[in-house]
Amino acid sequence: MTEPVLVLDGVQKSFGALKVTDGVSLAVAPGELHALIGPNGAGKTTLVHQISGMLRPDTGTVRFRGHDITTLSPEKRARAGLARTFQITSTIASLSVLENVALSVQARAAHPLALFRNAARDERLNGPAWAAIEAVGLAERAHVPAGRLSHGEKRALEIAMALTLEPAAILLDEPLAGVGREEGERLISLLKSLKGRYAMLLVEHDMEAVFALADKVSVLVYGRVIASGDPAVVRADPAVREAYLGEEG
Ligand SMILES: Nc1ncnc2c1ncn2[C@@H]1O[C@H](COP(=O)(O)OP(=O)(O)OP(=O)(O)O)[C@@H](O)[C@H]1O
Repeated sequence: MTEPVLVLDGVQKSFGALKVTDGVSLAVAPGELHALIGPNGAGKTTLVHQISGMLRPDTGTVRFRGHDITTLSPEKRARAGLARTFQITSTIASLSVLENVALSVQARAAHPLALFRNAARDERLNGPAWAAIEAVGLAERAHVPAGRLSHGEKRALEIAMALTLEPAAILLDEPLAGVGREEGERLISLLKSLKGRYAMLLVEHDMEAVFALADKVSVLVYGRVIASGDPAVVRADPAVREAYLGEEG
């Protein structure tokens, strides 16, 4: 059996008296797209923060590629190949798509700061940057300033920046939020194209997207995983329907 790339075991976090994640255990296999769904306030973002290192669990462990990373900083986790889009990777609006991605290649490679200004002209950075830009379908927009991209293109750029980490796993926190239908479909196709190559943990409210994409779905309600497994089985689970999917109609 293939070892999971990411394993949470009994991850718990309280804010005051409120147990926001209450002993969460789950595993993400290499190349698997694992969706984490649940009602507003269920603790999804708090859980993602604990995986990315922005928050430390009160108890429980986070293991990545066989190592306990529970106390590692977000930067060390990113360098170890655990990428997170949207909150950590911030784009610079005045720089082009290529320059932004080249800078994230540079940050990973930890080249001397002197190269900063010419990041997009440095071949060592340029090659991997183009590969990431092509992988997300932004090649024709490579020289457009990031600030002029549409919402969906910005999300694709952030995914390109995550890919420069050569990640084993990518955490995606609501990539479709605020994105229109057509662009949403393009992002769904992009995520589909990455399936199998990267383990992905996807937090998403768009159920159509979740069930189109996920290999596995876990449902978080009041900080606890109430169901986890095959999407069709989870979708049919009466407890899930009552706690969550029922409210979608
Ligand atoms: N730093 C904090 N201090 C106190 N309470 C917090 C903090 N962060 C989150 N919470 C509370 O924890 C609960 C879970 O929040 P969280 O954002 O993790 O849920 P979520 O499932 O991501 O919700 P949504 O789907 O609306 O984004 C909420 O009641 C929230 O108010």
